[in-house]
Amino acid sequence: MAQGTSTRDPGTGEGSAPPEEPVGGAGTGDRAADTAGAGIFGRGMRVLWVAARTEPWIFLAAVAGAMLHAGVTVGSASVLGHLTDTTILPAFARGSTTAAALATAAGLLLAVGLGKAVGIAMRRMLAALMQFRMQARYRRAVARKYLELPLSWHHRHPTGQLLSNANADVEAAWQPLAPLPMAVGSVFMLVIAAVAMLVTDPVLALVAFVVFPVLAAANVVFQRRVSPMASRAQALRAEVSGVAHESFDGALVVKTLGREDTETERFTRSAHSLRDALIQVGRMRSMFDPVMEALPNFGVLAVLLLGMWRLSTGAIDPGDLVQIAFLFTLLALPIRSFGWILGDLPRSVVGWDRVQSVLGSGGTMEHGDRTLEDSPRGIALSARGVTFSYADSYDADGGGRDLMDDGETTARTTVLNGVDLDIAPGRTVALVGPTGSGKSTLTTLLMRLVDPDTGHIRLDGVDVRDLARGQVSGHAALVPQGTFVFEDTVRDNITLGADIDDEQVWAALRLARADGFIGELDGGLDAPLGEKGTTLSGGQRQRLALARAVVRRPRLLIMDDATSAVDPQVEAQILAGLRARDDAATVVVVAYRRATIELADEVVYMERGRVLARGTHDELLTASPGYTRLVTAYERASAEGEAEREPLPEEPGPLEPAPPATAHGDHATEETSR
Ligand SMILES: Nc1ncnc2c1ncn2[C@@H]1O[C@H](COP(=O)(O)OP(=O)(O)OP(=O)(O)O)[C@@H](O)[C@H]1O
Repeated sequence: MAQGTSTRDPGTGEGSAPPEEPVGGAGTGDRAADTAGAGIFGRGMRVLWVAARTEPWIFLAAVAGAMLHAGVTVGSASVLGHLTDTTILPAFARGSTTAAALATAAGLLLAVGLGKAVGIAMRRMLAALMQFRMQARYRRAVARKYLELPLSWHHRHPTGQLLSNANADVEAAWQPLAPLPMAVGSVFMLVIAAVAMLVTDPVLALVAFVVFPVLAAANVVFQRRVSPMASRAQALRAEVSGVAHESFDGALVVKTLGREDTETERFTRSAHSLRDALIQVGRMRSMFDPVMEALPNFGVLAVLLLGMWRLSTGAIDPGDLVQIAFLFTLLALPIRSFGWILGDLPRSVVGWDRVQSVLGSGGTMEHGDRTLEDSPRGIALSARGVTFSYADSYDADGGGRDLMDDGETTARTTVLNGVDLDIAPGRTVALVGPTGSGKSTLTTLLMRLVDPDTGHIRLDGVDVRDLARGQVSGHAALVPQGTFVFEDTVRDNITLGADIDDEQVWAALRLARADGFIGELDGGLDAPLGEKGTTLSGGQRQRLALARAVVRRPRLLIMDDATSAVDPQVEAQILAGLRARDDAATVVVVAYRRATIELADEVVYMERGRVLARGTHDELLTASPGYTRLVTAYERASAEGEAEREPLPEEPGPLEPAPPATAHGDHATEETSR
């Protein structure tokens, strides 16, 4: 979405922020230790509590369904016991029964069945509703936060991690919500079942008090053992898709450099690790499941053996025995729901922490309330004493820790060092400098994608930090180095959903010299463009991106090497067209071709994050040896037909001596030049 950020207001996300509550009060620094420690249960419960508080009615209704099911289940055992005594045994004794007795039995069983069905349906549907609503709410919140966070934050977080925060982590955080109402209902069921058993026969009830705690303990042991294995499998799943994504994305590099076998091997290694981890989980489960199935049956056996003795002594009747034995078989499954929740809790807490580390990330840009004039003339642009540095930290492992926000000292590399710049409305200025001199960085500051460490950027005299949200993107547009094309039609790629009529779209395409090839596409503006615009050439994609920017009639247009793949003559026509408009925008163009540079009213020459000189192209040729060297090299490269700029001069070692303080002197004297 790099492209989109230049034209879309990032602040227009839907809905309101979810109630984000720090869980466990643990700072991000001790999160890992905390997650591994015994506090997991408490922290997990607090995560679930957030869900219960966010969706209280759905949660209560789901629990009500679970309790209905629990009550009816225990009741069904009593019904069975009652029918044994009143219908079944008398029928065996007499050899026949009455229609009325059968109808009563059928009616009772039907009522019990219906009650259970309603309880299960309520519990399951509402649990799923709650789980998916929470997932959607947090996905939206994470996605909105991504758009609010400044580019500097995105620089430190890989795309794969952002995807996993919005998908896998959100899902993991709310996974235990599915069995939660059942577990709450199970507690209720256990209590009333215990009471029912105690009332029926305290001696047989003793068997339950031995068997069910053993069942619960076995569950906990199993979940403790399988949980790290499942987490590992989850991490390996992410790794497999990461490797696959990289190989497919870099298919061209892989194929052209003959790396197919190596890549296949890399993928195979990951896939095998995932297979082994999943088999390990399966093996564990295959040992545990029979135990969990068998334990209640041993309980039933014990009840029957003990029950026969109790029957023979006349302490209970057959109905009591049937009731207790039946309860045993019914309780086994609900008890397992505790195990499911316990098993999901560690992943849930980790997922929640990672989601919270995004939602709690600092550095969200503050906006003022000033607005820019809705004038057709270009914007007056100024930069004063602008310095900017990139943080050296990179959260590559997706651990969710935000070093900058932890208050840790993070090393930074300064790339802009006291930049001063003034551009009058409607002027076209070429930004020229060796690779790595900070040109692209400066363009991101002019668009307020990041804020300077010190100094000010002003548009029409207003500090960009004082402007209301959406003002910069509403009046200025950046066409970045990398062109992004959405998998959509030509029209939607240009309007990006804004209300812009076809006439304006064609006018923008004409200005970007893209009307010719778009007109030839089958469907014209309705023609679908493949993923990342693979159906277009590089130069065509760049012209489409330019049309997307100019269709909004920005008062400031910044082109960062945006026409590098366009034929020089077409590029010259585009720039001439932009300057010829009645409402000529202010244009800043990062330029690498002499032809482009010569079209500009003025050239700003940068080296090592500083503006070293400015003036017309001819003035700089005499005033700045560095500029002359660079432009001569560009010229030589283009004469030799080299498309790449790699062999061109890099940043020089020591700064070249400042040019004389003439009309095109260094930045300290540039004000006198204006
Ligand atoms: N996201 C980033 N994180 C850290 N350092 C960065 C980042 N982006 C750029 N840099 C560094 O900042 C310096 C300036 O980069 P920038 O892209 O602004 O230069 P440039 O003049 O536009 O170069 P080019 O002509 O090659 O596009 C370079 O040394 C680069 O390594």
